Amino acid sequence: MQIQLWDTAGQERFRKSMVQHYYRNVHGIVFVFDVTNPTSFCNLHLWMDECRQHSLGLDIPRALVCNKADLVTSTTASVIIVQARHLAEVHGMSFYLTSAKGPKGEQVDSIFVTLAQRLNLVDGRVPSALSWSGYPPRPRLQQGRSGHFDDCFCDNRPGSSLG
Ligand SMILES: Nc1nc2c(ncn2[C@@H]2O[C@H](COP(=O)(O)OP(=O)(O)OP(=O)(O)O)[C@@H](O)[C@H]2O)c(=O)[nH]1
Repeated sequence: MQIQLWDTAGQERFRKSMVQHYYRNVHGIVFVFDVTNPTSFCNLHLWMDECRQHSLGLDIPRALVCNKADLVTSTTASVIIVQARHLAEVHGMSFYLTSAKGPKGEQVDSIFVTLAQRLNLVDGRVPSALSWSGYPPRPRLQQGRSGHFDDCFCDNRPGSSLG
């Protein structure tokens, strides 16, 4: 199996400039955020929505990667990890806590090995909204006045006091 990886610019300001052809022929998605940067976690919903809007459905294997584990020292980062695990669970994504700077680039290899294994499973191709049993339905997210999702970790949303 040959895997071609496309690394998109993760910052929010680049999201709308992602052109249509980036979304064509996508067979797997790895969402990566920086555990030391709460905004990068908060923006995951936008990227996930973006993928949905480009018809990348639940049949596409997805992984959620919480990177820079070597820098986790704050309570905020620990809370983000808990919330990220939960987010991955409700969206049926594999979850990884990684460090690209760890001694062996901890877990990084296994992200792609697991994704490749899942692709092998779905290759051949399981049609539309996946017949994997136990695949959870998309949760209903309430969008708050701030434009952020109410059940999303975000240090900018009203009433949030993580720190
Ligand atoms: N300590 C630590 N630093 C990391 C880790 N991963 C990346 N970095 C550092 O974080 C900085 C940004 O890394 P990039 O690989 O450019 O991040 P990116 O995800 O491509 O960023 P975008 O342009 O937003 O897509 C660099 O200085 C990296 O060396 C990690 O696991 N631990």
